[in-house]
Amino acid sequence: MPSLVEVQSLSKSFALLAQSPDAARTFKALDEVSFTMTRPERIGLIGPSGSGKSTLLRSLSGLILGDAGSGPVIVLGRTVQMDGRLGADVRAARADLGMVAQQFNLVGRLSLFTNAALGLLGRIPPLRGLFGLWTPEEKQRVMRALDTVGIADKASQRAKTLSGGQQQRGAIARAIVQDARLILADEPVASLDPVTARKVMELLVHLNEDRGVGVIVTLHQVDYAMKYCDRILALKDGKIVYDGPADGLNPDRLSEIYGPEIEQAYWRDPS
Ligand SMILES: Nc1ncnc2c1ncn2[C@@H]1O[C@H](COP(=O)(O)OP(=O)(O)OP(=O)(O)O)[C@@H](O)[C@H]1O
Repeated sequence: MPSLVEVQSLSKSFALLAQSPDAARTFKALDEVSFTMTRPERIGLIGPSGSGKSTLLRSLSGLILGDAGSGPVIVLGRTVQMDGRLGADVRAARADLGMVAQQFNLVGRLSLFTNAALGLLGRIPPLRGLFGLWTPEEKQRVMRALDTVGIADKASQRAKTLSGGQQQRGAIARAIVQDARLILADEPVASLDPVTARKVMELLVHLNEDRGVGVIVTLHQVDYAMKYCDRILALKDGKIVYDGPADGLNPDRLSEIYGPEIEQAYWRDPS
């Protein structure tokens, strides 16, 4: 079995506005990042604001390309990017990748059902998908996924009228319909109240433990990462400064990683 994720020496520089006419400077958002997920795990990506969490997550799907000489980034056995260029089989990798973002998860004017059914798109003839000509089996599959995430009763509602938590669950349903083998979730609970946030995190745990889906999730809240993830990758200034079990992180280590931001890094889960 190939690893779910293999990242080798991934660096990403962004251009900084020149401070003076002769100073075209760059800033390294990711600096020689390497890690592997060999079996379905729940990896929590943590670190202070600007440490590179979203940049790393987006690089895994090829939405951000690393610097020349970086990589490879191999996801589900397929090269997503290498040497600053997309790999030839990036589309195949994306077909098995579920994405959950903080916002803009769903197409607002489409129903929740249609949004979840979009998870079928990589697997059925494009024209049939475009016209929403789902088979009865596909409809059942979509409804089962909406039921799993607890919002089947909202199936016909337009996505833009759903609450934030329902939209996150809709995105997770789409990943279930897609039969995603790896879910990349970028701040999926940042805008949610603690009770809804807990439900969304529990769904990700369920997909990982009961369906063998790998999960990589960026989280601002250290306590959520430690409670719901089995492995933590901590980034600081674009470098991995911790890669290990959640219970290996003690308050001193976290203070070192977060510096003065440590106070804001906790969202004490009331449960
Ligand atoms: N398109 C871009 N152009 C220039 N700089 C960028 C760009 N995207 C990200 N950066 C910079 O790269 C660094 C890492 O950003 P990133 O969004 O990955 O951090 P993060 O750890 O996810 O932060 P946060 O927790 O605040 O969301 C930041 O300093 C950010 O300003």
